[in-house]
Amino acid sequence: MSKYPGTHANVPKYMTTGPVLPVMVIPSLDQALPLADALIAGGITVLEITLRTDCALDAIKLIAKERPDAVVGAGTVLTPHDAEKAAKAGAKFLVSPGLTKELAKQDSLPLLPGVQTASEVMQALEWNFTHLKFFPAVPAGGIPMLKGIGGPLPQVKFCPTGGIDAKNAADFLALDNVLCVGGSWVAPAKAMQDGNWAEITRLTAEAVAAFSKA
Ligand SMILES: O=C(O)C(=O)C[C@H](O)[C@H](O)COP(=O)(O)O
Repeated sequence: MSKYPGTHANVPKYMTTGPVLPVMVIPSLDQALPLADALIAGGITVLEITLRTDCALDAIKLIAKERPDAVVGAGTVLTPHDAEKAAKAGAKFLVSPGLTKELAKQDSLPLLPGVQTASEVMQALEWNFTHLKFFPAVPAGGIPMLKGIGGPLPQVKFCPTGGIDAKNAADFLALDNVLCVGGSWVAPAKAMQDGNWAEITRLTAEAVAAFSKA
Protein backbone atom coordinates (compact mmCIF):
# COMPACT_ATOMS: atom_id res chain seq x y z
CA MET A 1 0.00 0.00 0.00
CA SER A 2 1.14 3.53 -0.78
CA LYS A 3 2.40 5.56 2.14
CA TYR A 4 -0.18 8.15 1.08
CA PRO A 5 -3.67 6.78 1.77
CA GLY A 6 -5.34 9.53 -0.30
CA THR A 7 -9.07 9.89 -0.63
CA HIS A 8 -10.94 7.32 1.42
CA ALA A 9 -14.26 6.06 -0.03
CA ASN A 10 -16.16 7.66 2.83
CA VAL A 11 -15.11 11.15 1.75
CA PRO A 12 -17.21 11.17 -1.48
CA LYS A 13 -19.98 9.56 0.54
CA TYR A 14 -19.96 12.35 3.13
CA MET A 15 -19.60 15.00 0.41
CA THR A 16 -22.78 13.78 -1.28
CA THR A 17 -24.88 13.21 1.85
CA GLY A 18 -26.10 16.81 1.66
CA PRO A 19 -25.36 20.02 -0.21
CA VAL A 20 -23.81 21.85 2.76
CA LEU A 21 -21.02 20.85 5.11
CA PRO A 22 -21.58 23.16 8.08
CA VAL A 23 -18.39 24.60 9.54
CA MET A 24 -19.03 24.77 13.27
CA VAL A 25 -17.05 26.93 15.69
CA ILE A 26 -18.14 26.01 19.21
CA PRO A 27 -16.94 28.42 21.93
CA SER A 28 -18.58 26.61 24.83
CA LEU A 29 -19.31 22.92 25.39
CA ASP A 30 -22.90 23.54 26.47
CA GLN A 31 -23.60 24.78 22.93
CA ALA A 32 -22.45 21.54 21.29
CA LEU A 33 -25.59 19.41 21.51
CA PRO A 34 -28.11 22.24 20.91
CA LEU A 35 -26.15 23.27 17.83
CA ALA A 36 -25.87 19.72 16.52
CA ASP A 37 -29.57 19.20 17.15
CA ALA A 38 -30.48 22.44 15.37
CA LEU A 39 -28.50 21.38 12.28
CA ILE A 40 -29.87 17.83 12.37
CA ALA A 41 -33.44 19.19 12.69
CA GLY A 42 -32.77 21.30 9.59
CA GLY A 43 -31.69 18.21 7.65
CA ILE A 44 -27.89 18.17 7.86
CA THR A 45 -26.24 15.12 9.44
CA VAL A 46 -22.59 15.44 8.36
CA LEU A 47 -21.05 18.03 10.68
CA GLU A 48 -17.59 19.63 10.79
CA ILE A 49 -16.40 20.96 14.14
CA THR A 50 -13.30 23.12 13.82
CA LEU A 51 -10.43 22.48 16.23
CA ARG A 52 -10.27 26.19 16.85
CA THR A 53 -11.76 26.42 20.30
CA ASP A 54 -10.66 24.89 23.59
CA CYS A 55 -13.72 22.68 23.85
CA ALA A 56 -13.70 21.44 20.23
CA LEU A 57 -12.43 17.93 21.00
CA ASP A 58 -14.86 17.57 23.90
CA ALA A 59 -17.66 18.79 21.62
CA ILE A 60 -16.74 16.14 19.04
CA LYS A 61 -16.69 13.50 21.77
CA LEU A 62 -20.08 14.56 23.14
CA ILE A 63 -21.87 14.77 19.78
CA ALA A 64 -20.33 11.50 18.55
CA LYS A 65 -21.53 9.73 21.70
CA GLU A 66 -24.96 11.35 22.10
CA ARG A 67 -25.98 11.69 18.45
CA PRO A 68 -24.73 8.46 16.85
CA ASP A 69 -26.78 9.01 13.68
CA ALA A 70 -24.80 12.15 12.85
CA VAL A 71 -21.38 11.95 11.21
CA VAL A 72 -19.01 14.23 13.07
CA GLY A 73 -15.75 15.39 11.54
CA ALA A 74 -12.95 17.62 12.78
CA GLY A 75 -12.01 20.78 10.89
CA THR A 76 -8.91 22.97 11.02
CA VAL A 77 -6.77 19.84 11.28
CA LEU A 78 -3.17 20.97 10.78
CA THR A 79 -0.96 18.05 11.86
CA PRO A 80 -1.04 14.27 12.22
CA HIS A 81 -1.21 14.87 15.97
CA ASP A 82 -4.47 16.84 15.51
CA ALA A 83 -5.73 13.92 13.42
CA GLU A 84 -4.94 11.42 16.19
CA LYS A 85 -6.67 13.55 18.81
CA ALA A 86 -9.75 13.93 16.60
CA ALA A 87 -9.88 10.17 15.97
CA LYS A 88 -9.60 9.50 19.70
CA ALA A 89 -12.48 11.91 20.36
CA GLY A 90 -14.70 9.94 17.96
CA ALA A 91 -14.50 12.01 14.77
CA LYS A 92 -15.24 10.10 11.56
CA PHE A 93 -13.36 12.36 9.14
CA LEU A 94 -10.96 15.29 8.97
CA VAL A 95 -10.93 18.57 7.07
CA SER A 96 -7.81 20.71 6.70
CA PRO A 97 -7.32 24.20 5.28
CA GLY A 98 -4.25 23.07 3.31
CA LEU A 99 -2.12 19.96 2.77
CA THR A 100 1.36 19.04 3.93
CA LYS A 101 3.38 15.91 3.26
CA GLU A 102 3.04 14.84 6.90
CA LEU A 103 -0.72 15.31 6.87
CA ALA A 104 -0.99 13.45 3.56
CA LYS A 105 0.63 10.43 5.25
CA GLN A 106 -1.71 10.33 8.24
CA ASP A 107 -4.06 7.37 8.29
CA SER A 108 -6.02 8.00 11.48
CA LEU A 109 -9.15 9.03 9.57
CA PRO A 110 -10.41 9.91 6.06
CA LEU A 111 -9.15 13.37 5.13
CA LEU A 112 -10.66 16.13 2.97
CA PRO A 113 -7.66 18.39 2.43
CA GLY A 114 -7.69 22.00 1.33
CA VAL A 115 -6.04 23.33 -1.83
CA GLN A 116 -6.04 26.61 -3.69
CA THR A 117 -3.97 26.36 -6.90
CA ALA A 118 -3.47 23.98 -9.84
CA SER A 119 -0.05 23.03 -8.44
CA GLU A 120 -1.59 22.18 -5.08
CA VAL A 121 -4.24 20.06 -6.81
CA MET A 122 -1.46 18.25 -8.74
CA GLN A 123 0.45 17.68 -5.50
CA ALA A 124 -2.70 16.33 -3.85
CA LEU A 125 -3.27 13.98 -6.82
CA GLU A 126 0.30 12.73 -6.47
CA TRP A 127 -0.61 11.84 -2.89
CA ASN A 128 -3.77 10.03 -4.10
CA PHE A 129 -6.34 12.66 -3.14
CA THR A 130 -9.13 13.17 -5.69
CA HIS A 131 -11.67 14.92 -3.43
CA LEU A 132 -10.53 18.27 -2.09
CA LYS A 133 -11.68 21.34 -0.25
CA PHE A 134 -11.16 24.53 -2.28
CA PHE A 135 -10.17 27.07 0.37
CA PRO A 136 -10.72 29.95 0.84
CA ALA A 137 -13.13 29.60 -2.06
CA VAL A 138 -14.25 33.16 -2.77
CA PRO A 139 -10.96 35.01 -2.08
CA ALA A 140 -9.04 32.35 -4.05
CA GLY A 141 -10.96 32.95 -7.24
CA GLY A 142 -14.37 31.42 -6.64
CA ILE A 143 -16.37 30.01 -9.53
CA PRO A 144 -14.07 31.13 -12.40
CA MET A 145 -11.12 29.48 -10.64
CA LEU A 146 -12.98 26.19 -10.10
CA LYS A 147 -14.10 26.23 -13.75
CA GLY A 148 -10.52 26.91 -14.80
CA ILE A 149 -9.11 24.06 -12.72
CA GLY A 150 -11.88 21.77 -14.00
CA GLY A 151 -10.55 22.12 -17.57
CA PRO A 152 -7.25 20.26 -17.19
CA LEU A 153 -8.15 18.46 -13.93
CA PRO A 154 -11.79 17.29 -14.36
CA GLN A 155 -11.24 14.18 -12.24
CA VAL A 156 -10.98 16.23 -9.06
CA LYS A 157 -14.13 17.02 -7.07
CA PHE A 158 -14.37 19.90 -4.66
CA CYS A 159 -16.06 21.18 -1.55
CA PRO A 160 -15.51 24.94 -1.88
CA THR A 161 -15.41 26.63 1.53
CA GLY A 162 -14.78 30.21 2.62
CA GLY A 163 -17.10 33.07 1.70
CA ILE A 164 -20.00 30.84 0.68
CA ASP A 165 -23.52 31.73 1.77
CA ALA A 166 -27.17 31.42 0.80
CA LYS A 167 -26.66 33.88 -2.07
CA ASN A 168 -23.80 32.20 -3.94
CA ALA A 169 -24.06 28.51 -2.91
CA ALA A 170 -26.30 27.51 -5.83
CA ASP A 171 -23.81 28.89 -8.39
CA PHE A 172 -20.97 26.86 -6.83
CA LEU A 173 -23.12 23.73 -6.64
CA ALA A 174 -24.04 24.06 -10.32
CA LEU A 175 -20.41 23.31 -11.30
CA ASP A 176 -19.62 19.77 -12.47
CA ASN A 177 -16.62 19.54 -10.16
CA VAL A 178 -18.44 20.65 -6.99
CA LEU A 179 -20.15 18.00 -4.85
CA CYS A 180 -21.03 20.14 -1.84
CA VAL A 181 -20.15 23.48 -0.29
CA GLY A 182 -18.80 24.21 3.17
CA GLY A 183 -19.71 27.20 5.26
CA SER A 184 -20.55 28.76 8.56
CA TRP A 185 -23.54 30.76 7.36
CA VAL A 186 -26.06 28.17 8.58
CA ALA A 187 -24.71 28.53 12.14
CA PRO A 188 -23.92 32.24 12.52
CA ALA A 189 -21.99 33.35 15.61
CA LYS A 190 -24.78 35.74 16.59
CA ALA A 191 -27.45 33.03 16.62
CA MET A 192 -25.05 30.82 18.62
CA GLN A 193 -24.46 33.59 21.17
CA ASP A 194 -28.19 34.22 21.52
CA GLY A 195 -28.97 30.51 21.76
CA ASN A 196 -31.27 31.05 18.79
CA TRP A 197 -31.27 27.41 17.71
CA ALA A 198 -34.56 27.83 15.83
CA GLU A 199 -32.83 30.33 13.53
CA ILE A 200 -30.05 27.83 12.83
CA THR A 201 -32.62 25.15 12.02
CA ARG A 202 -34.42 27.60 9.74
CA LEU A 203 -31.23 28.56 7.86
CA THR A 204 -30.23 24.91 7.57
CA ALA A 205 -33.62 23.74 6.29
CA GLU A 206 -33.66 26.63 3.81
CA ALA A 207 -30.22 25.64 2.50
CA VAL A 208 -31.11 21.95 2.25
CA ALA A 209 -34.34 22.72 0.38
CA ALA A 210 -32.71 25.22 -1.96
CA PHE A 211 -29.45 23.47 -2.75
CA SER A 212 -30.02 19.72 -2.72
CA LYS A 213 -28.86 18.36 -6.06
CA ALA A 214 -31.78 16.71 -7.89
O1 LIG B 1 -11.14 26.17 9.86
C1 LIG B 1 -11.25 25.63 8.77
O2 LIG B 1 -10.68 24.57 8.50
C2 LIG B 1 -12.12 26.24 7.77
O3 LIG B 1 -12.86 25.56 7.10
C3 LIG B 1 -12.08 27.70 7.61
C4 LIG B 1 -13.39 28.46 7.78
O4 LIG B 1 -13.98 28.22 8.98
C5 LIG B 1 -14.36 28.20 6.70
O5 LIG B 1 -13.75 28.61 5.52
C6 LIG B 1 -15.66 28.88 6.91
O6 LIG B 1 -15.70 30.04 6.19
P1 LIG B 1 -16.99 30.93 6.15
O7 LIG B 1 -18.14 30.07 5.75
O8 LIG B 1 -16.65 31.98 5.16
O9 LIG B 1 -17.16 31.47 7.55
